[in-house]
Amino acid sequence: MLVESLLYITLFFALGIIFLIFRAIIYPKIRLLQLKKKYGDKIQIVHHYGTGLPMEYRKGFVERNDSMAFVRKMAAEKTNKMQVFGFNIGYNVGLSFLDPELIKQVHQSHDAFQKINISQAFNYLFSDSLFYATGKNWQRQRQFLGKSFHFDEIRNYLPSIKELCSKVTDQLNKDLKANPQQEIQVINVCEKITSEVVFRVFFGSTQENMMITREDGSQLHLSEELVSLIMDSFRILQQNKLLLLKNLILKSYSFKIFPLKEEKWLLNRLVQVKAACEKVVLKRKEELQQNLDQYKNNFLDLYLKEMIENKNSGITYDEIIANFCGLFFAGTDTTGNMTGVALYYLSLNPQIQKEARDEVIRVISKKNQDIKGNDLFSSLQFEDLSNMNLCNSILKESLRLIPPAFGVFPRYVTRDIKIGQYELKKGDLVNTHFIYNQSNPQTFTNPDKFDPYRWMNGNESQNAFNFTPFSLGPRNCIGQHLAMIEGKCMLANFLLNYDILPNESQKVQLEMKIIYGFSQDNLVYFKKRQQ
Ligand code: HEM
Repeated sequence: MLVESLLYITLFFALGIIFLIFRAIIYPKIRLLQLKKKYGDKIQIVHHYGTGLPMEYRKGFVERNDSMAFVRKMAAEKTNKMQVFGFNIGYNVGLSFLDPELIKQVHQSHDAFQKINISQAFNYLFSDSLFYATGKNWQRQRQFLGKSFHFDEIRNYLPSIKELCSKVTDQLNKDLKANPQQEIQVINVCEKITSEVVFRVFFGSTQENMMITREDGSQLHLSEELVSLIMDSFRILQQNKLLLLKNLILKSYSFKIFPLKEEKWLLNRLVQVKAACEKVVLKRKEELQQNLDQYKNNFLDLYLKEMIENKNSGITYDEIIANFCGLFFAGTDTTGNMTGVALYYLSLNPQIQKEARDEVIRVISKKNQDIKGNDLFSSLQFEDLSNMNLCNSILKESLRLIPPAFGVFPRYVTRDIKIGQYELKKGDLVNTHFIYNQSNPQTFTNPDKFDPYRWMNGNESQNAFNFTPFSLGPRNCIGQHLAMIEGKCMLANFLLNYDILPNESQKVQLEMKIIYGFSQDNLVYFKKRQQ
């Protein structure tokens, strides 16, 4: 009897292991081969055992200094027939759409998809936010936040953006005085501005007072801890294969079921960050409950006012905190990278740099010829930014060449659906690598060349779906106007203050980290200009 039971248990485990091996290793390969057979020349297959697509990004980075090398190659060698590539992430199989018309269809059908949670920190911090919301909840959140991202509202943020640019420049000037030859970490410099912008827009106050104390007693800003948590959540997955496997199988439940040492460590820190945010939110709610006249024009007050005045608003504290973290993540690195990349290209193109600087001076001093030197930047007005055509095109060209988001987050398909002729089953993955169209020589002549003027001669805007760095459709980037205003303001500031020079000794490598961009941040020098 005992022997018989043991035999059954062994058989049960053996079958379990065979099933897991089949599901995780053999099944994705078979499905992808079936897709190739079905769609022929229209599809290319990118398959890696184990992690899948992220491995292709890694391979491109290691072998060709660019995580997106495989997509750029597909675009360069494009046969007119190719429209899509099939991939796996772990044991899930998906389609990534490349053809602009199909990309449009994917984004119009957004309600058939649900973004995947790419790490434990993402799940914990952002799952209640607009970024991950679906259905009616998403509609309510998008409508509520949308008003504050309207172009006319953004003008209210300009004084803060200008003040932050000047503050960062003052510090840079001091550093350069001490050491004029220093390499400038230009993306980091821009991110100091963009992260503080999100804090001010959200909380109405600076992040200076929002500190976190770690277990070892060290103190750091909430923003630094947020960035470090997101990075650490990916790092531990890369370093511990058991953890990676556990995450791939258990997904968001991994934290809860037999948590490993690293998971406990991460969770403690995540709980602490949420608690710090909650403290600020609750304190402010109490103040507003006592006197609503204290209301100020920032996101936190907007949420709390709605909560106080409308008991059925559906807004929760979790939603408020998740949206702060979500906006911080979505708005800081992306906008910082876009502007840093633009400054890098300007360092390589002195003539374009000069013309951009001339444009900034011409536009600002048009109102008053007497404004000169240091006063130029402080006289910059919101309307001036719309007249900076070349600066706008420089940012667009940077987004075309090195888009911080090269595509959208992979999504699960939540119901069987057809995109063009492509059939997707519930549980499959879908995404769009729009960098493909942005580097396609049939769409952009000399696609590798930095040529902002291509946006000014009217040729490139024929098909709006060929250039979509902020995605498209109802779930496009809610912060795109804010990003462009911040970008132009930062460009104007740095062009007026510095000559931007290249750091030729550095090797340029493009890496997919959490966003896509330079893997090192010391590609330019700044030389103070005499104003
Ligand atoms: C150059 C800067 C930026 C780029 C390239 C960018 C790009 C994108 C892209 C591609 C998406 C779609 C993601 C997906 O569907 O998987 C997106 C969504 C989003 N972005 Fe941005 N973004 C930028 C700046 C910002 C800023 C400044 C904010 C706010 C402070 C912001 C907030 C958001 C939010 C909340 C979403 C989700 C919208 C929804 O699902 O309804 N982004 N962004």
